[in-house]
Amino acid sequence: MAASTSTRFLVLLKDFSAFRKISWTCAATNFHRQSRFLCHVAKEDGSLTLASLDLGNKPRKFGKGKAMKLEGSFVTEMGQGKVRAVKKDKMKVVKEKKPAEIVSPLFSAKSFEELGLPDSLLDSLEREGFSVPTDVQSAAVPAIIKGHDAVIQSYTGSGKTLAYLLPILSEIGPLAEKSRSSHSENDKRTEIQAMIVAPSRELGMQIVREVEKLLGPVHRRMVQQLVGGANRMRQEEALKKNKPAIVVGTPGRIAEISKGGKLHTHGCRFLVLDEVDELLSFNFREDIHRILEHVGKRSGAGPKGEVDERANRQTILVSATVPFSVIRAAKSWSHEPVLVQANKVTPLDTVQPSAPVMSLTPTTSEADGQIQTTIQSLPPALKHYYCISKHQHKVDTLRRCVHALDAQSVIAFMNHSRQLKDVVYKLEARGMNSAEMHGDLGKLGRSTVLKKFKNGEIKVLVTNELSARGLDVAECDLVVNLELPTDAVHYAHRAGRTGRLGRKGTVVTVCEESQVFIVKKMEKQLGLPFLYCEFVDGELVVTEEDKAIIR
Ligand SMILES: Nc1ncnc2c1ncn2[C@@H]1O[C@H](COP(=O)(O)OP(=O)(O)OP(=O)(O)O)[C@@H](O)[C@H]1O
Repeated sequence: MAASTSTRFLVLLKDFSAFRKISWTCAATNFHRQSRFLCHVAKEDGSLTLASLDLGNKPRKFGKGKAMKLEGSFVTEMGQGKVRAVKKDKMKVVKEKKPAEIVSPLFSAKSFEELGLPDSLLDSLEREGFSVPTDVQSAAVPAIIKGHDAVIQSYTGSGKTLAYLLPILSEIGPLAEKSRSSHSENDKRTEIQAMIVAPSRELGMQIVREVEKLLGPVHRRMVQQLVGGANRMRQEEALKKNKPAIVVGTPGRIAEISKGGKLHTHGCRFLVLDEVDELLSFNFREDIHRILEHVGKRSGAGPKGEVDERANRQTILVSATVPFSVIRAAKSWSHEPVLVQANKVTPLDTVQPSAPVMSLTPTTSEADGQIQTTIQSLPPALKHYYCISKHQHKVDTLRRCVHALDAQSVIAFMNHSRQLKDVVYKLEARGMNSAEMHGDLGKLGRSTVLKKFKNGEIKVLVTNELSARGLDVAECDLVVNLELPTDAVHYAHRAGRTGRLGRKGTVVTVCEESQVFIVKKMEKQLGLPFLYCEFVDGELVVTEEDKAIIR
């Protein structure tokens, strides 16, 4: 059978990690260029749809026999924005229509100066190397500065943290525009003015570091961490001594200190719930309820002595996945709330479960709306694959996957912490630097492992759901699901640990034959193609049919 007429040939993917450790300034410039180019391509070629992919419920099989036995297979080279499908023996270019990379237009056409930030904050941004805002930052900053409550939803790694930190820092603390502050100097010194809540210690500390960076060494004490696992007494002492303007913490620890009467947040002007859908889940319900009830509320503060029910604060809710239940909650708590998504701002009152802002395809029910919200949660440039492996061969599949993609920094997810050690043991035995990370590891253990992973000493971080949300490791170029995530929302947060800020990233889900239908369901819910792959002769191999999707 002639290679050119077959639809069952194989594609080998190469040159996986060209985008690593790119200086972000350079990345920003490229994104500007690429986004313009991509718009042009999109017009010509139209976008991919599920229907066009014709994905059945079964994995596509490779013709007769195994992949490596086929002759005349195609090699796809991915480099400098190109996909080439070439015949392995002759290296003949078959087709060249579109660039390989679908990179989202992440960086905004606006500058930080145009967002109305004070000079001192602009200086900090420059000092830290942030020179162009991302889309979601451009949209969120002016809306929050205007005083709106906001729900910020945009995909993983798109810079949501700065999207809420910048307007907060432009209003409170040492970098604030003096003329904007409505509070007296005395209030500013003694009261907490912004509270940021995150579901995990790691994410909380990451946010603290982001605030500290902007505040600079002189003012870094103006932010205080209140995360679980750290010494509570020391946190309370620091609150008393440093009188921070901003606190960042986990729900349990904040509630604990608050119950002890050591946290004075009635005058708080900002409350941020980062990873809001997680924070509003059953696990945190009691503590979050307390926070919502106390932060920025002064009891009996009404003008005529009546109990003032409405909070005197701006509430900002943030996540890559925002189900309609969050929108509904925000409508009831908030004052003129808006939904901020990438580069658009919509009044929350106009957002319905079936509204297009929540989904790419029209939905008919609230339940659909909740599922569809996962669609815009992942960077479009991420590549998603799945492969089939027997349970006992999964670690070997992971190892072959890392080699095939030449991945440098890998996060492998499992569901239970007790299995992580075994995987690490097997990887180490095969000479692959790896370490486990989970909640039982303890504070010091977790931060040591994370540090080693960030600086490259550890190649494969084997972890569970603890690391799925918020963790920002720019170098991570591969996420592997060694076990299936519970649903599409969990898939989105796991997958979002790679491809941060528009970088390249690959997600490979290793499943058993009987689980393929679950992968297909998530594929549908996320509205993204998941390509079936195998690892052959040190290469990642997909079907010739799927080659067209990669392009
Ligand atoms: N304007 C910018 N220029 C350069 N880098 C930026 C900019 N904004 C954010 N970053 C960096 O991009 C990375 C991702 O940002 P961030 O963690 O805020 O993403 P996110 O949208 O909150 O992701 P997730 O949904 O996974 O929590 C961080 O390292 C951050 O410092």
